[in-house]
Amino acid sequence: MKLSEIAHALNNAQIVGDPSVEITAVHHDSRKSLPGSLFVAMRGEVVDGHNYIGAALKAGASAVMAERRSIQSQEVPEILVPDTRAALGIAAAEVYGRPTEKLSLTGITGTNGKTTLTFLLESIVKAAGGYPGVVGTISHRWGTAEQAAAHTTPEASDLQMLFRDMVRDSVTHAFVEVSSHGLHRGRLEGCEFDLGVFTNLTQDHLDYHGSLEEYYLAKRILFDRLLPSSSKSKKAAAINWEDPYGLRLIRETQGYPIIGYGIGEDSEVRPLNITVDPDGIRGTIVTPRGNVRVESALAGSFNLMNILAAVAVCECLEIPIAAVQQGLAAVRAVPGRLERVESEQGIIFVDYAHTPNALKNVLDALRIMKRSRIVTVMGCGGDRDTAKRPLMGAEAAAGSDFVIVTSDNPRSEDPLDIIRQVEVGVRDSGYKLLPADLNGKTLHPGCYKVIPDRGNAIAWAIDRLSRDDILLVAGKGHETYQEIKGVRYPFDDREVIRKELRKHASGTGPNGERKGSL
Ligand SMILES: CC(=O)N[C@H]1[C@@H](OP(=O)(O)OP(=O)(O)OC[C@H]2O[C@@H](n3ccc(=O)[nH]c3=O)[C@H](O)[C@@H]2O)O[C@H](CO)[C@@H](O)[C@@H]1O[C@H](C)C(=O)N[C@@H](C)C(=O)N[C@H](CCC(=O)O)C(=O)O
Ligand SMILES: Nc1ncnc2c1ncn2[C@@H]1O[C@H](COP(=O)(O)OP(=O)(O)OP(=O)(O)O)[C@@H](O)[C@H]1O
Ligand SMILES: N[C@H](CCC[C@H](N)C(=O)O)C(=O)O
Ligand SMILES: [Mg+2]
Repeated sequence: MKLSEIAHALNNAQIVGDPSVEITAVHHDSRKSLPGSLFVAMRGEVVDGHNYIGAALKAGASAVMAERRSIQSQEVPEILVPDTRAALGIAAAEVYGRPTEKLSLTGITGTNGKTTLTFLLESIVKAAGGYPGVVGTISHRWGTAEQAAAHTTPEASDLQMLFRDMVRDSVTHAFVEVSSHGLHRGRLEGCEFDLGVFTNLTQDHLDYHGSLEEYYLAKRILFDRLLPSSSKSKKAAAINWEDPYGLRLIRETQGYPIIGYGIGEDSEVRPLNITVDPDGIRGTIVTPRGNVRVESALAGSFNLMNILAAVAVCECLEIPIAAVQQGLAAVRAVPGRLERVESEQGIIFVDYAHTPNALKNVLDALRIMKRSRIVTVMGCGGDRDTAKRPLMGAEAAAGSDFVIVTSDNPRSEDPLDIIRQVEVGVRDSGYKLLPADLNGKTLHPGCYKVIPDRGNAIAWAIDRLSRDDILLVAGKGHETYQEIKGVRYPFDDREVIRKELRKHASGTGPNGERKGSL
């Protein structure tokens, strides 16, 4: 595509230099620039992309988009725009053939449940004979292609490139997890959505957004983008309208049909005779098109909400009910979400709960299993919302019999500082530090312990677990690293648990010595 055609698609763009230069790719990172690519310079929080124009040209970039004149010679043309961040996605969509106009695109936003919902929808589309594509926290995948995800919602040009490849490989339905950072930072520019989904909104990311109000307003951007357009005239939204912010969203947005899902009888998509037990969720969901029979292996009331969301989406996408039923039943587990690690020691779960609300929901789900004690190993991420730390500590204490506070990606922070902030919430819930005379002997109910090293914390808990206990290792789910001071060290809760269990099976405790059971 010629540079002039890209400029034409943008508002207020001015070309300096040759407009006929051919562009085949769009990049925001000089390190990825190649001959044929347009390097888009964006001002970031860490550096200013304008300072990397020289590096992009050295790497062979054929043209540059910038907010100010940056190239002295006219050898390489430059497009000047007032806001490169807003222009990046639009330019990439043009160069890659406006891929999202060629498939059905569903954007899923909300604090919790997005990843789980993508797994359900992916399975349902397969059952319906379609070809799903997913962009999300665990990976970006379609057909036999799978890329590890650096971000839940990739930068706009990377996202458009994914959609181009999906279209090339005949994907029919794409599902993208839309993070609030992604919305606020313009990563969805250039996307033509068919459907927007809102799961819920509870406290997270206040470090970035400043307030829950700003966090909500970022989420709302997805729904502001749903107005019918020339390429897609039938747009819609599926919203958990029992969430206060979901209800507000319904009141504040208009111009397209909205389907409300929830537990209550007034919801268009709602449960009828559903049972949620430790082995799964079974029963019927009522929809405007008819009843959907649910046989799901996923446990927990929060997963009922995710199943309702999936059914509501399928209602909007008009996916046959038989395929919805088959697709829901085919999802046996979602990686790192209430993932059960088999053990002689007690039941062990790994879960990605990293918000107060997620932790509460998961612990509620475990409570119905009616085992003798729930032991929780948890921590909070560094360089993230500090206000959620005591709240997560309080939720862990409220839902468990014993809490071990540990590290979860301290990033640039001192792990002990983070732990101290979590402890405030644990203590406010009436929990006491495990007394020294009991230290190391028992998981005394109403007590907590601090073990900063996450591997040691897991080992310590497993070593003291009884057959009738539940151990929840929360916060990292599918993650395979621990980020400390800018370095990602290999670390996988599930692997660490299995390693500890193997030690127990061979009759040695975590330190090599023989351990007795409680
Ligand atoms: C706050 C935030 O989202 N920051 C992201 C943002 O950083 P930034 O704008 O400050 O970029 P920067 O590093 O200053 O660089 C500015 C520009 O210079 C370019 N550059 C930089 C260096 C170089 O050598 N050459 C070059 O061209 C960069 O590509 C960029 O375009 O753009 C970078 C490049 O895409 C991202 O890596 C970075 O993600 C940071 C690391 C991050 O942790 N983001 C998290 C919070 C995030 O986005 N999370 C959400 C999920 C949240 C959730 O719901 O749970 C997500 O969608 O993943
Ligand atoms: N509908 C829900 N409501 C509340 N909590 C949920 C819900 N679904 C999942 N959870 C909890 O939140 C955790 C994260 O779930 P999931 O990965 O599906 O959410 P997400 O929105 O993709 O999160 P992220 O923004 O970190 O990618 C789960 O491990 C579980 O503890
Ligand atoms: N997308 C979330 C993931 C948090 C996962 C948790 N393990 C942590 O590091 O806080 C974030 O970046 O805030
Ligand atoms: Mg996710």
